[in-house]
Amino acid sequence: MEREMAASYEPKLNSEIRIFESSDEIVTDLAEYISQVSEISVKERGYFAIALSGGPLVSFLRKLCEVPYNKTLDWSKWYIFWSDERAVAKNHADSNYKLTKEEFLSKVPILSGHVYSINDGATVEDAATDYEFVIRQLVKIRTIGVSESNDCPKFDLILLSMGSDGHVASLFPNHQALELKDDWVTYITDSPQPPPERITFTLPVINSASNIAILATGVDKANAVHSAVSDSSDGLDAAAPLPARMVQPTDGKLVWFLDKAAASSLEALSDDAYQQQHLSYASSGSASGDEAAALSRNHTGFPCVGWTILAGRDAGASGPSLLSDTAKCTAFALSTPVARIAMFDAEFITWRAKAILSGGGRGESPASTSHGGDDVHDAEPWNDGRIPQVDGGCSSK
Ligand SMILES: O=C(O)[C@H](O)[C@@H](O)[C@H](O)[C@H](O)COP(=O)(O)O
Repeated sequence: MEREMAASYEPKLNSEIRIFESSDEIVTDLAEYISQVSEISVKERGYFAIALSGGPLVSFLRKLCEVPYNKTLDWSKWYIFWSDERAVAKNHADSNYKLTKEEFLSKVPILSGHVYSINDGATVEDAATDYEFVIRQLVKIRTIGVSESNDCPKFDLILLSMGSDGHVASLFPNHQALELKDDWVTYITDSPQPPPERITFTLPVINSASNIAILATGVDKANAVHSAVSDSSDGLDAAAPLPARMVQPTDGKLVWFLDKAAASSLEALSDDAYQQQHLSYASSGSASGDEAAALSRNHTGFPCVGWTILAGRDAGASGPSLLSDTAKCTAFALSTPVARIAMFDAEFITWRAKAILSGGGRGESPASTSHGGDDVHDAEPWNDGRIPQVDGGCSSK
């Protein structure tokens, strides 16, 4: 199925970030994603064990209730669990089970005996113990898989949605439940969001899943998304990372489903991070192609593969670098910067190409404007106006 995607990045080997124009596009892609994961699981294991969350996530499953999925998926092999549940009666307005039943389970032919809801007749502590016991029995008979690296259950898919504070399931920031290593299911009685009593999978269980999807939509999630996927720990308390940042599959794969609003800080991060790490500027008095090549030989801090002259006599010219892989950035500044040269590595080209393909770059013919007496060109597709015009020196790292 074709999908309309604003951009898709691969920040880590086992994770992917998908960014969509609208919630409707997420709904479409999520249905296809779940369908594919379920087909693979049924083919490989004979079962599809999926854990759901509450909140806005359930309404994002709506396309699975429609043609073709409602007819084509092997629903008899689906086993439903909850990664978290509020400790309320099943008919209570806060119940994740009630929400899921009304919006999803009642609309698809999942067998009622395959729906593992949490015991609402016990204390929250006992309900957590019961749920873990049930999961242990199902792991023994391999209805739920088992992790190769520990004895944790290996759900085929755990669907999470992240709160604006970065919580996932009912694992909230700074909560001691984040530290549990041996429990599979735990309980909390002090949820910062009502209701206070909840049951939740622990991080070892979440991270042992074959597939994890995290959904986040809306601008109120943008900062948490940024903190959760950023490589740097800027602005983060390293001792207390966001729960969503602690979702790191051991052997499986993590996919983020974001709308543009939730990804807005992420794109800014992506630009900045790439520009700092993979692009360097220098200024020169003559700005010929030969000089650019000489500069790229001496003045970048990464394996430079090419250069383009942004301003000066040969503005618009570009070429391959003469730099060796081991060359390091050295201080470089001229008293009269009259030309600007950008030098970049191979990853920068790939990043720009992705941005252009996904609509992030202008991708038009070079345009020439007058700038401080120099001709300044949008010389190459990778200079789409987002590359800052920096005078003098090597700005890398
Ligand atoms: O039962 C729950 O509360 C959910 O499982 C919870 O993890 C939810 O998915 C997030 O709170 C995101 O929801 P919001 O987008 O409404 O914050």
